[in-house]
Amino acid sequence: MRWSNQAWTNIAPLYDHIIAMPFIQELKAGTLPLKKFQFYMQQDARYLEHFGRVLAYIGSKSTENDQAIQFFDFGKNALIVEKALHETYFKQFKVVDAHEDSAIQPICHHYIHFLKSTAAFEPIEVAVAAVLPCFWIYKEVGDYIVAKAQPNNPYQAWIDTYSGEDFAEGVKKAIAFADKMAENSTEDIRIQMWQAFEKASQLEYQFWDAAYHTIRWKE
Ligand SMILES: Cc1ncc(C[n+]2csc(CCO)c2C)c(N)n1
Repeated sequence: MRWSNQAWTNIAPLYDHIIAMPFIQELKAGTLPLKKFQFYMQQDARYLEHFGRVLAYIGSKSTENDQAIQFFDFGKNALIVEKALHETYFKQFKVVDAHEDSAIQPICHHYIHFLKSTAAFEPIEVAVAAVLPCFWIYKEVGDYIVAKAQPNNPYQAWIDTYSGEDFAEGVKKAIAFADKMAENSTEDIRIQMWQAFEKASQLEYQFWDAAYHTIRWKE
């Protein structure tokens, strides 16, 4: 069995919880209150600027040039998505871009720093496993929402960002890199990779949960 098959099997119950979350169900139905989506957009913009840098950092630590090019590209894309948030979606969804409103809140903060510390202190295989749920879970959730989309969903344009062919290709490549690295690694590293994959998947859940419940630092 490929490393990635086992990784997904490990998080399958968690993925079912993600699909059932009110944030995802209401996003799909188009009934998600705008305030919750605005909080999510603000946090996601902050997440993306750091995530892009983590991907570039993984690129710089890659011994294979093909892998380096690919991760630089992933990193660049994350920042392009961040730019699109500001230039298009922030305006469309009337997201306030004032400094005090865009402070990084606890879950986003933890996710960013989990990825940064994993990339800095753990073997590169583990860092690749840690960034993989970001690609893979969005692909699965995106496909799920698009398949069940309601007409006139106010969030449709944003939903479509994660359902294109180019995005699907990128996800396949990211999974293939993780599998190749796992194959050339030790059982101990493979276990650490599964653990990092699971932790990041939990953080994907928490990220949507935090947006739904507007979880902020205590004043
Ligand atoms: C919390 C959070 N997790 C994952 C994504 C999805 N995502 C962001 S950038 C990128 C690919 C970069 O090339 C993907 C798949 C998100 N937006 N926010």
